[in-house]
Amino acid sequence: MGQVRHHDNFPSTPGKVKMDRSNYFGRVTSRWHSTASARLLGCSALLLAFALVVLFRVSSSSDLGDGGYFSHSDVHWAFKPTRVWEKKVRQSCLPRREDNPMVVLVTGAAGFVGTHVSLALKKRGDGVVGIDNFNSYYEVSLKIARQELLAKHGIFVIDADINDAFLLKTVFELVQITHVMHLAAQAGVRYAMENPGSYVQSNIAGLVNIFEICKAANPQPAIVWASSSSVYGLNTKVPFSELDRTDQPASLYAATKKAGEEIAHTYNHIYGLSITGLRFFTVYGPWGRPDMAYFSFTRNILKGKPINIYQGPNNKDLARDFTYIDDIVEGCVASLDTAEKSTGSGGKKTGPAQLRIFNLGNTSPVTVPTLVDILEKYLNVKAKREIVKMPRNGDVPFTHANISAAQTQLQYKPETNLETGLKKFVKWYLSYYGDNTPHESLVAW
Ligand SMILES: O=C(O)[C@H]1O[C@H](OP(=O)(O)OP(=O)(O)OC[C@H]2O[C@@H](n3ccc(=O)[nH]c3=O)[C@H](O)[C@@H]2O)[C@H](O)[C@@H](O)[C@H]1O
Repeated sequence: MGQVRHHDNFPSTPGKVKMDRSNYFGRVTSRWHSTASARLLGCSALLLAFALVVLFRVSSSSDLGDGGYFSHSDVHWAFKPTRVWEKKVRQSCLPRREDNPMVVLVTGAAGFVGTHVSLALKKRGDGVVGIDNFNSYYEVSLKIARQELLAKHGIFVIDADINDAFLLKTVFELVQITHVMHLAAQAGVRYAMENPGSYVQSNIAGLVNIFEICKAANPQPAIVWASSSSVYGLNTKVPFSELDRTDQPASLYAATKKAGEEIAHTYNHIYGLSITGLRFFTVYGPWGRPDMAYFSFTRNILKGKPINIYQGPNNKDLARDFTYIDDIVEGCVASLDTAEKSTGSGGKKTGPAQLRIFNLGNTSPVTVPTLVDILEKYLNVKAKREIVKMPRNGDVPFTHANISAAQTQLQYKPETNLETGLKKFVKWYLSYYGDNTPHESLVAW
């Protein structure tokens, strides 16, 4: 796959240095090449430059912690679409229904929400192709298992990064993408303190790259993308409404999602892209994310390890408007179905385009200790609870969604409460990780 990664839209990606043969060193050495000593000097300079570049890359990637700016699949040194690859993309995008089918590019398709949304679309007959960079933020094996699940349903997930403009353009030239469901992101509120660069790389640079590709496409697709409840930050007025202020984010994650909403406004305004942002509220369920509390608590409870339960100021329990994955999928699909067409053509706006933001929550916050009570019940194991003060690392004390806009415009109606949803999660967890469960009695509820 190509020799050098193509960054048509991002000439330089943070932390990445490209060798360019027409650069300064090349010109200087060619002027001096007449004498042997000059040639030697030129070679030494090139060697030194090369060593510096290597050193810089090594040091910058190690500074960035696990995953760094670049995942294992981020650099496509040799991307050349083969016939087999093109066939896979085309087949995956083939709709199986007659009535106005969509062809959807799902980014982050091997992620938690991406997998469920891709399946839902494919099952009803839409064409779907996924893209995912399979980074190591959490266990890659789970992402590969999701990819295999999707493959069984005829969905091809391309192993590539959303910053790879050349690859995305190739996909858009190959098939007519009508909608983009943009779910690829660096998730996690607390990890932003460990690896801030990855949030900028995925949630800002990656988002802009997706918008750039969509703006240039003809016809332009409509875009639905994942923002986050975290944009409400330190707000105290509940429930959170889309009309509330979102200018006091508590984490870099939240700040990048908020920035994404502003960037969406710009691309809608200038280029006529139809864009819908969805503020997800702590989504959970089968095939979920191991970094999230309900998942890591389950793992640790089963292993007999203690779990940290954070507490807010004045020993107040933290609470979240936990939202079950099936409800989120309904909201995502309804957003795609109600998305109007983009109005741009040839990269230029021809009229005003739709721009929407919706809360997708459950509207009934539950405290973290209650979540642990429910897990204990379905795992049939007592948790070793350690109550600790909420660390100052980006968390907010509570979230609570006002979903009236989504109710009215998307007919969004969350139906799964935390008890039912966690029961389904535990059932999946035990079937997926089977052997790791310490007691045979665990599946006997
Ligand atoms: O809605 C969102 O926009 C975000 O939702 C999710 O963030 P959060 O709501 O923070 O979920 P999650 O980590 O499961 O912590 C849940 C609760 O457990 C508490 N918590 C957490 C860890 C721990 O060890 N102890 C603990 O008490 C913790 O303090 C919190 O009160 C997504 O991860 C994020 O990507 C984003 O999508």
